[in-house]
Amino acid sequence: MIEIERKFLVLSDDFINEAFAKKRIVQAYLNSNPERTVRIRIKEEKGFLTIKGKGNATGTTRLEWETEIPLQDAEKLLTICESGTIDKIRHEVKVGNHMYEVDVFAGENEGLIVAEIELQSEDEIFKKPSWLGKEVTNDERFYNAYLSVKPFKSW
Ligand SMILES: O=P(O)(O)OP(=O)(O)OP(=O)(O)O
Repeated sequence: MIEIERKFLVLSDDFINEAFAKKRIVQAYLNSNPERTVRIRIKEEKGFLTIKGKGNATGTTRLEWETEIPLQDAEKLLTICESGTIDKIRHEVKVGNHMYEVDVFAGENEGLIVAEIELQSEDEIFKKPSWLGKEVTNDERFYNAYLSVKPFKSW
């Protein structure tokens, strides 16, 4: 239920060579209010319903609840979501003992590449690869729910 994550901008596409999995993600929001986002996601051929709360003071810790739902249900629910669909390719990149999820956005958010790392505690140490840029964990503009309303290209 509690997710600890840090988010960074990505400086170059050097991570591509180190990525071992690539998955297309399409998602939209039934509710994009950052206090309680309700997200419908299709990842490859699987559907998910996800509820997230707002980040704590550092933006690192958030309440998150997710369940898999039938693909057809996810497809139907996407039709009643708020406008502003997020379309991205998620690359999984192993660095040391951690997995970075590097999202390369398409569509209205093309040009944006963001890396996320999930941690066990807020002070957990992790390796930072050379392609990792500025930390944006506490910058709500990089929340996907926000990007669905105000996409990167419109900034
Ligand atoms: O895959 P997640 O759960 O990190 O979700 P996201 O939609 O990619 O990211 P966020 O809600 O942190 O913008």
